Amino acid sequence: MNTIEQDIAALLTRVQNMRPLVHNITNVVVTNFTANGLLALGASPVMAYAPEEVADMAKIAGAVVLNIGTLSTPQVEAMILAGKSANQHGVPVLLDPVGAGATQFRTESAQRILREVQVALIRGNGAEIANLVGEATDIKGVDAGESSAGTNADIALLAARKFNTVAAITGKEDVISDGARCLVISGGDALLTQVTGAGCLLTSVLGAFAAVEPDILLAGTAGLTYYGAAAARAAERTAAQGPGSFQIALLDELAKLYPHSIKGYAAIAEAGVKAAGGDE
Ligand SMILES: Nc1ncnc2c1ncn2[C@@H]1O[C@H](COP(=O)(O)OP(=O)(O)OP(=O)(O)O)[C@@H](O)[C@H]1O
Ligand SMILES: Cc1ncsc1CCO
Ligand SMILES: [Mg+2]
Repeated sequence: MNTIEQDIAALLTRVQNMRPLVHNITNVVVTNFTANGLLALGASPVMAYAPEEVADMAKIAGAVVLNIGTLSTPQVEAMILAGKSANQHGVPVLLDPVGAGATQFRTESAQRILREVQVALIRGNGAEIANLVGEATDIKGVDAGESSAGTNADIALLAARKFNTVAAITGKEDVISDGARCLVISGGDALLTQVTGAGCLLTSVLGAFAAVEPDILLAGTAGLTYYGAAAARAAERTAAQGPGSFQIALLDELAKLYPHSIKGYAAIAEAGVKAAGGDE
């Protein structure tokens, strides 16, 4: 194994040993799947939404995950309360800007969270992140169309710089950037697009890794790589049967992950990116 593979292997072990508490304020579609996926990975999920308690829950969590999939104004207010509390207590905050670009309310809510909360990592599909940085891309509902890893690498770099965060864009290949470097992760399977919330669960999985590692680019890379490997392994077992079996197999494979699970199932490479932003 090369160095980055050793580094991410250590993080998987840390998640499994430390069982970090991940506080999710997420959407009604994916709540149960997200909790089960975090449990399978070895993390400890909690969903807490009430404005009366979100600040208290955020401060005892290892990470806070904000997901705007079925947002309302009161819920966005609760997300900001949780996010600010997390910021004050050194707890990393992750944002999944579900459907940003599809409606003005979603775009503006995601941008408001990014203004009022220091977000450690944002993860979305290509259209969501492009819309947030003002590179309008077609989006229908909450699913993106296909876009290339090359383009996504440039947009991730731009998003990371604009929002002073780590930005991950997922799709056939995933890219992740801290505004300086950009990595491309291959793995996963197209069946992931047939399971609603595969992206939402992934953002919470990234939260579990961010809870155990302050280098968020490394934590994010670890989460993307192990999730991609679990999905590829699940697809290998269940592809002929369809999305229902695959969803269950994904939970099983998340529970079976060990440091070498990525071998032959997921890979990490450095991306060549354009000098977007003009400060290099
Ligand atoms: N064509 C594909 N082939 C392989 N893996 C894919 C493909 N499309 C997406 N994925 C994987 O699916 C997972 C979710 O990414 P995706 O970009 O579909 O999220 P999303 O659009 O936010 O999903 P959702 O809104 O359903 O939660 C990631 O692990 C990604 O790598
Ligand atoms: C289908 C759907 N609608 C709002 S959130 C969600 C889950 C996938 O993001
Ligand atoms: Mg999504």
